[in-house]
Amino acid sequence: MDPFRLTSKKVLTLVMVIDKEQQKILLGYKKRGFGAHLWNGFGGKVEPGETPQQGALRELEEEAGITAKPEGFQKAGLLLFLFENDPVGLETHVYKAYSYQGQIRECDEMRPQWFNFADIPYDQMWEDDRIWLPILLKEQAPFFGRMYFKRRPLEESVPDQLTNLSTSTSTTSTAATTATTTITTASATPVVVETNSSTPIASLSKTMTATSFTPGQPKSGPFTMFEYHIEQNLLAPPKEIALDGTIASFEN
Ligand SMILES: CNc1ncnc2c1ncn2[C@@H]1O[C@H](COP(=O)(O)OP(=O)(O)OP(=O)(O)O)[C@@H](O)[C@H]1O
Repeated sequence: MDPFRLTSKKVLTLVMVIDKEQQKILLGYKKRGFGAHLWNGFGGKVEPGETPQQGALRELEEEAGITAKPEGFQKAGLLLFLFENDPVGLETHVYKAYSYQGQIRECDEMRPQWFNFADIPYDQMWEDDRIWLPILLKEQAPFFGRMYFKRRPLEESVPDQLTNLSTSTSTTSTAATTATTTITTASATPVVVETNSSTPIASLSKTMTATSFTPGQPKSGPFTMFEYHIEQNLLAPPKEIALDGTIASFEN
């Protein structure tokens, strides 16, 4: 039985507020709930009757006290978080907000703080953030990612950095150019993740497998990401993920 088989999904949002001029990003320190004690963007569950965009704007107001201006608000990508032996996936709609109105304020759930792009506290963030946030900051969006998590063993000894990395890149010509990069550690049994290279969308796709992906991250929560797959530079942001982990539809 596939431990990552999904039977349903929850729809979540994540908003990254960016000051392009100052090269800073607004993150929130999550004080409680899922992802407590980690820095992250602002977001949460989309409520019944809401679109993901409406849910994202509402959560930004609730958690940071600000209203994103429509002209600076864009969808950056879509992420699917899968957890071992959990049939409910988290379909996460990621947005960028380049301008806002209002006064940033702390609430009972989040403590907002600006960070220079160079000082983003990746070691105190969800492990997947370091994969897709640099893509978002380099404005290489739209992207689509699948991130696979296992429950972190209570006692885990972690090496200082990834070892035995091997990288291969291949470019295939389809309707548009598709480049595929595969990064695999020479670790335990790698899990194979297929990349649909026939999709008529320009993308760079990465698959990574590791037994211990982000060593030295004791604060990154009770889960450890052991594999991810990401496609970037899509022609349009993905709108919905099918339960088999593929893109069901695109925005526009
Ligand atoms: C697994 N890897 C992950 N990497 C990066 N971000 C992740 C994440 N997993 C969840 N997230 C984000 O964490 C927030 C949880 O939101 P969460 O507090 O549960 O929602 P909401 O505010 O509706 O909760 P309450 O109903 O108040 O409990 C939400 O933005 C969601 O996108």
